[in-house]
Amino acid sequence: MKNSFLGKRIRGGGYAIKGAWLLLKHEPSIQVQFIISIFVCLTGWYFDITRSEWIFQFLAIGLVMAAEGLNTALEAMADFVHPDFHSKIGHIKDVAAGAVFIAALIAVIIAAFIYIPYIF
Ligand SMILES: Nc1ncnc2c1ncn2[C@@H]1O[C@H](COP(=O)(O)OP(=O)(O)OP(=O)(O)O)[C@@H](O)[C@H]1O
Repeated sequence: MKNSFLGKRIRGGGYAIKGAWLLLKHEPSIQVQFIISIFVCLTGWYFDITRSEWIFQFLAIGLVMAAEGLNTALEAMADFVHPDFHSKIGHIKDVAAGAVFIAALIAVIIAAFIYIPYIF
């Protein structure tokens, strides 16, 4: 069972859950986004948003947190392979941060589409 197809998939899932827990426990940017996500969910509950609005909201939350998680992993990898200052490392980190920015911008646009009609 341990090295079977299913056993490996289950073990992989365990590592992934451990990774998500590590992000939540140690990464301030993920912690901030998690708190914002809770606040946004409470807002959705308050305004009683529709099922499709919930789906878009969860997609936006997932997009931002997944991008931030990958950015964190990439930063850690960059610092590990090249701990010293290097313009290429700076470029890699800037591009990864840019991906998070794009995800966050899309999330803000989705939030505006959902909530502006409820507020005004
Ligand atoms: N080793 C390096 N060489 C060149 N530039 C770097 C290097 N490390 C960081 N930088 C520059 O500093 C910026 C911030 O890097 P840093 O690793 O501190 O990321 P951060 O977004 O502040 O992440 P965190 O807050 O999670 O540590 C990078 O986007 C990059 O422009």
